[in-house]
Amino acid sequence: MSDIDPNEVNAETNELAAERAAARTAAPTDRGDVVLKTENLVGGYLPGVNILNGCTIEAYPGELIGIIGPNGAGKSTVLKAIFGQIKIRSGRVILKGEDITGLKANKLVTKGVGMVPQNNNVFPSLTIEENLEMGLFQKPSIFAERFEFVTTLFPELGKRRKQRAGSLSGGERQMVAMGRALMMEPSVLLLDEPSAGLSPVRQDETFMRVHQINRAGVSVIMVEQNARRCLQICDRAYVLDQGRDAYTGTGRELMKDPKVIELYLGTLAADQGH
Ligand SMILES: Nc1ncnc2c1ncn2[C@@H]1O[C@H](COP(=O)(O)OP(=O)(O)OP(=O)(O)O)[C@@H](O)[C@H]1O
Repeated sequence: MSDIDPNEVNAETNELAAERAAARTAAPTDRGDVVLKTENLVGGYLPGVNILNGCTIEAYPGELIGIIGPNGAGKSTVLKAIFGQIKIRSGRVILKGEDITGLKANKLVTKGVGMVPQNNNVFPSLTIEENLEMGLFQKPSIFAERFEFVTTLFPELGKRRKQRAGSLSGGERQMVAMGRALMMEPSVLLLDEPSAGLSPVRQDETFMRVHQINRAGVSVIMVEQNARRCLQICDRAYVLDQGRDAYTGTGRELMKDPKVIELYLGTLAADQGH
């Protein structure tokens, strides 16, 4: 939406990565009660076929959690399981102490879980403003207040509120989708591969936005294919393999872990050009 200097965005993202690395802690136990937790989730799409095979993930207040792993590991499926979109055969999803396993999306949104899917995440024929309104269809009375919050975070959305979402670029649509999910004032936001399909500069821009959202007090669980950037900017991450949380730690720990490197060297090397 704005004229971007690629070098500036890249430098800013690198700076952000360094800043987050310095601030993060390995053990989140002093960060209060867990906001969202999956406990040993088992489930899948088809009868008798499990994609998740015991997946446990925790997010503490204010944390930015990354989920990385090879193709088909079940990363997107975990988010869908949390958001009531697949059958959970065993295990639980807990939101601030409440069991929300299997609740449908409309219920989850009112309880403070927001989700930005990877594809088809805006209504192309509607304007930016109408897209944001759609995010609040269950609570239209707080529109003015939330519109103010979202457009303070992302001023471009306010400036171009009357523009149809269908005319926006991929990165801009991603911003609208995030803005829409923020309208209901979520305490945790689930992001499914927000950088997918974007150029390196737009990817960095998107990561900056995720950081801004997180800084505004929203816990974030982000599935990412750009493993290197994800590990750089998240507080902690989980490496999924065959539907299980195989490794966890801070981004820095995971980047140095030989087993993680072995499993992801290809991905990390491919990202180096970025
Ligand atoms: N709607 C569906 N119906 C049946 N199987 C599905 C469906 N969506 C995904 N799967 C299967 O679930 C498995 C995990 O998919 P998922 O999308 O969670 O992987 P991922 O880790 O996010 O990887 P990717 O980066 O490739 O998206 C894959 O084997 C996939 O084929």
